Amino acid sequence: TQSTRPQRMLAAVHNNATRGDPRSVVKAIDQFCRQKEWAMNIGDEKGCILDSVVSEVNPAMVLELGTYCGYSTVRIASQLPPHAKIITLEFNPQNAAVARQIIAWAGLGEKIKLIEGSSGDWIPKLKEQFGVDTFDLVFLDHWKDRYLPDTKLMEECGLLRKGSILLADNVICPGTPEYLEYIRNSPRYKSQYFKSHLEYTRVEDGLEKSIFLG
Ligand SMILES: O=C(NCCCCc1cc2ccncc2s1)c1cc(-c2ccc(F)cc2)cc(O)c1O
Ligand SMILES: [Mg+2]
Repeated sequence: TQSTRPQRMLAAVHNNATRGDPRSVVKAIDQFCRQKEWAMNIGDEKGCILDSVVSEVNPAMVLELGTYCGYSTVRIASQLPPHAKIITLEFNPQNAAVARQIIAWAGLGEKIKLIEGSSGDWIPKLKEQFGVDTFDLVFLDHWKDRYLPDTKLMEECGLLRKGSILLADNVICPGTPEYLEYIRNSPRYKSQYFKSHLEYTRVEDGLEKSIFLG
């Protein structure tokens, strides 16, 4: 039967990356996406901005909405301090299965909790199910029309504290106009736009970093 693009990406990781070496996993995926098949990972250019935000925040608790194949999950987890954790939500079971194997190959399974399901269902359950208090960093990279409702949901569920950072991918392409309008005009957030490009292309895209003021 025909393989899927995530399965071909996983094969590229197995063939070209060193087990237990997250940086080689990231490099193998970027090479696959540049030389073989485009895929919707955050990519190397926006990935460097993600890296700088993670190292600045030095988070103990991270939430990622939209795992896909685990590329950004590996980038984030490889920079977390000891005992820090990332919870990542993925809607598509096939993608989640590939992400689990890419995360395992990178040797980061201990730091990462991958949940299969939708953000709308799971955000209200994170405190009771996983003993989460608040998140220091949230990376939004799932359905673009869910960024705003899920941000409001996280506020309502008490998952954000004064100083929590939201980092949103694709605010230009595919675009998240309602989210940008809200977050840039809300007195409860301080926002900053990081101009970049859509992964592996010259198309403009960028990341929006927002601090929750409480
Ligand atoms: O859709 C994108 N990403 C979300 C996939 C939706 C997966 C979900 C995860 C999850 C977890 C929990 N609850 C609900 C959901 S839904 C996406 C698309 C492009 C793109 C850009 C230009 C193109 F021409 C074609 C695609 C680029 C990107 O960087 C993306 O992130
Ligand atoms: Mg994205």
